[in-house]
Amino acid sequence: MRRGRVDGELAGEPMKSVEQHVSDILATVSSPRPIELDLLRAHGSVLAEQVVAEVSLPPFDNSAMDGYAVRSADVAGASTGEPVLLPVVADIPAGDTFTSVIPAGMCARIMTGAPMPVGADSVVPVEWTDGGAATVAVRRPAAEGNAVRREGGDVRKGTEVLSAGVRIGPAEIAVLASVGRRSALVHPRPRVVVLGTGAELVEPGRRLGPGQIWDSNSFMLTAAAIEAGCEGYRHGFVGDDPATVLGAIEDVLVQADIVITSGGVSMGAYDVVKEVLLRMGTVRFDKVAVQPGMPQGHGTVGDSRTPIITLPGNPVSSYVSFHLFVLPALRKLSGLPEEPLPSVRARLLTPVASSPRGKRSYLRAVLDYDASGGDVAYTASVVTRQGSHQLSALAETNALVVVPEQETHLPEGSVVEVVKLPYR
Ligand SMILES: Nc1nc2c(c(=O)[nH]1)N[C@H]1C(S)=C(S)[C@@H](COP(=O)(O)OP(=O)(O)OC[C@H]3O[C@@H](n4cnc5c(N)ncnc54)[C@H](O)[C@@H]3O)O[C@H]1N2
Ligand code: MOO
Repeated sequence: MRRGRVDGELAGEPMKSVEQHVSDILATVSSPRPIELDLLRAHGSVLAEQVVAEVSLPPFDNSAMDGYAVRSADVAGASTGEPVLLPVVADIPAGDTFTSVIPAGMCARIMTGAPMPVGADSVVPVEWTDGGAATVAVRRPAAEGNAVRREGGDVRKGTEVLSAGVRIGPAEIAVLASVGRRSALVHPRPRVVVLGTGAELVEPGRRLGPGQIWDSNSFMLTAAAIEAGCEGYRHGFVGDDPATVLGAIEDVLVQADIVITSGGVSMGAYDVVKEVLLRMGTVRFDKVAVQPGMPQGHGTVGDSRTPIITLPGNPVSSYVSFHLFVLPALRKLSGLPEEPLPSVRARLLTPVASSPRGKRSYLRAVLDYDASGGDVAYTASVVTRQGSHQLSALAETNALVVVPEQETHLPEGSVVEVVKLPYR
C-alpha cells in the first residue's frame, strides 16, 4: 500500500500457488530467434547449434615437450653411464611447415607443439640429454610415444564438441576457437529493462526529503538480471502519475525483451502499476500464496507483446520474487531449459516462530556445510529480521529456508528444504 487508504478487504480470496504463477509467467515468454554472433560477443549467451569439429585436434602429431625427436629403438639402451650419441639433423620449431625426415640413428631438436618429423616415434625431453646442438647425448630411454601428442588425441574430426543449450563461457569460447569457429549461432542475451515506481523514491547520492527513501530496487533487480547472464538496463524510477508510468513502460519497449517493474501492485490507492496495466487488459494481478512477495502481476505489453513482470515494492519481496518468478522467465528467454534454483536439505539451528498458514514462506537464512551432518549435510540459521523492508538482513544471508504452506512454525532441529541463492 502506498500513502492513504486500503480500498477493500479481500480476506478469504483463494491465492495462486507459486508453481502456478511460474507456469503462467512462462506461458507469456518465448526464447528469441537465434542469431550468429562473433566469438566474444557470444560470451554469456546460450548456444543454439550443435558444434562439430571439422578437423581433428590436434590436427597433426606434435611434441608435448622441448627436446629431441628420436626413434625409440635408437635410445632403448641409453643410461647416464652410457649415453647414446645421436647427430641432430634438423631443428623443428612450433609452426614449422617443412616436413623433416629422421633417418635411423639420428634425431631432430624439437619444440613443444612442433610437428613430429617422419621416422621419429618418441620425444626425449631436453632434461634427459646434454642439450647438444650438433650431436646430443641421450641419458635415458624414451618409450615409443613418449611426449608425443597424437593427431585427434583431443577431438576426432566429425565429433560433437559442444551441444546446443550450453551457456558460452571462456571454456566454450576456447573450444569454438580451437575448432576454427569465428562465430556461433546463439540465443542472444535477453535485454531486461528495470523500472521502479514510487513518489517517495530518490536517486541515491541525492539528499532525502521528508517521507522519502533512496531507490534500491531498480539497482538490485538490474544487478540480479546481469548476474543471471542478461543485459540489464536500469531505467530508474517514475512517480505515481499513471500517464508517466504508462509512458515510461511504452518508452522502454524498444530496448526490452522483458520489462520488470517494482512497486505499485498492492491494494493502495496509489498503486499505479496495477492501475495502468489492468486497464490494458493484457496484464493480470494475483495474490500468490507466498511470503514475502504475495502481490504479483504478469502479462505482456505493447504491439510487440513484450513480457512484463511486476514485482512488489518491498525490497525483500522484490528480491525473493525475482528469484522465484523472474529467473525462470529469464532462463526461458535465454534459451535455457526450465530448472529450479538448487536446493539442499538442512537442519535448522534456529526455530521458525511463525509462518502464515496457507502461504509458503521463504525465510532468509545462512546455510553452512556440515561435514558431520551425515545425510543432512547442511545447517541453516534463519536470521532474526524477516520483515519485507529489512534489506540489511538480506545481505547477511545466502539461502532461503522453505516453510511449507501447511506449517505455521518449525522447531529447532527440523530438516527443511533450503534454496541456495546464486553467487552467495
Ligand atoms: N492493505 C494491504 N496493504 C498491503 C498489502 C495487502 O495485501 N493489503 N500487501 C502488502 C505486501 S505483502 C506488499 S509486498 C506490499 C507491496 O506493495 P507495492 O508493490 O504496491 O509497493 P509499494 O507500495 O510501491 O511499496 C512498498 C514498500 O516498498 C518500498 N519501495 C518501493 N519501491 C522501492 C524501491 N525502488 N526501492 C526501495 N524501496 C522501495 C516503498 O517505499 C514501500 O515501503 O504492499 C503491502 N501492503
Ligand atoms: O508479500 Mo509482501 O511481499 O509480504 O512483503
